[in-house]
Amino acid sequence: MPALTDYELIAAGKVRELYRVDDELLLLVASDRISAYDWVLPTEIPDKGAVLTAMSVFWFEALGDIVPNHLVSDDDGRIPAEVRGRALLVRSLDMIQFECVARGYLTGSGLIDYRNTGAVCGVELPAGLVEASRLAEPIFTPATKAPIGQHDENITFDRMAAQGREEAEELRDLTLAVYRRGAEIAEKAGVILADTKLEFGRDASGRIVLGDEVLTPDSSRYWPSEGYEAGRVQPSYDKQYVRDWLTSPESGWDRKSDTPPPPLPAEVVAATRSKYVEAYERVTGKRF
Ligand SMILES: CCOC(=O)Cn1cc(-c2ncnc(N)c2C#N)cn1
Repeated sequence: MPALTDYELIAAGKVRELYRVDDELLLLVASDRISAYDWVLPTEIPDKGAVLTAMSVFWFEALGDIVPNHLVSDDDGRIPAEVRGRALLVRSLDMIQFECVARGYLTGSGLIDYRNTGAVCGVELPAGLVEASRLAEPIFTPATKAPIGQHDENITFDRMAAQGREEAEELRDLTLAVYRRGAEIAEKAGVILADTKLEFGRDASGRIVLGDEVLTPDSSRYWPSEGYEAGRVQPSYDKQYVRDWLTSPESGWDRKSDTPPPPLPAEVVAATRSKYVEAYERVTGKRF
């Protein structure tokens, strides 16, 4: 059984790492780290990596008729024991350097763009929309990847198409189809999938393949359906306990300061772990 140190680290995000296994295979590892307010918190959430990995496995399978994916195995001898359960053996792809985002609701950077221009990524929207408004139709709002620590830059479809219209159209159609399927399955589970960010690549035969993680609470906004109401910031299905505690007097943390957030209390950790497990069990219908 190999150790993680046998593999070369080729990419690292706030809560995930990517290693090279051989010239065809990579290892995508999800940690138990959690980020909030653009900080990686000092306290881990037990099983977060495993739950989100299991969610990606579920979604890859549920989306198999829409788009091929890079998953090779979630249970293979080449996956080191220390990350087993929170790592995926995936096919190495030639990644397409665009963040493919679909939005069914207006929030975050989309809402900011809408308030400034009446549009998101050049997609004109009707007047009078507010925080968390549901859009009549989901929209494709691509972005360019930003360097670590910066936010992605929303771009128009035409700007993306300048690098190849056919590819941009295929990525748009696939992204919207994945989002619609995800939102439909999530809705049946009492979860609103407000938006999601996908990454695609091309395999050796030139086929477009879905990479990265897919439809997880880290790559998507999950809101509880219960209590949904446009006009205010919706609670995050998975991160709200963390956000509330960090912004409460109890934490002693000032979000506007440049000081790192304090460790989380055990009860916030436990409640947050439960929300990840609950989201998995409701969406997949399987026990974690
Ligand atoms: C820290 C994690 O970083 C990323 O997931 C972004 N990223 C993905 C790749 C990638 N590259 C080739 N083949 C793939 N299958 C993948 C995937 N997934 C590179 N960076």
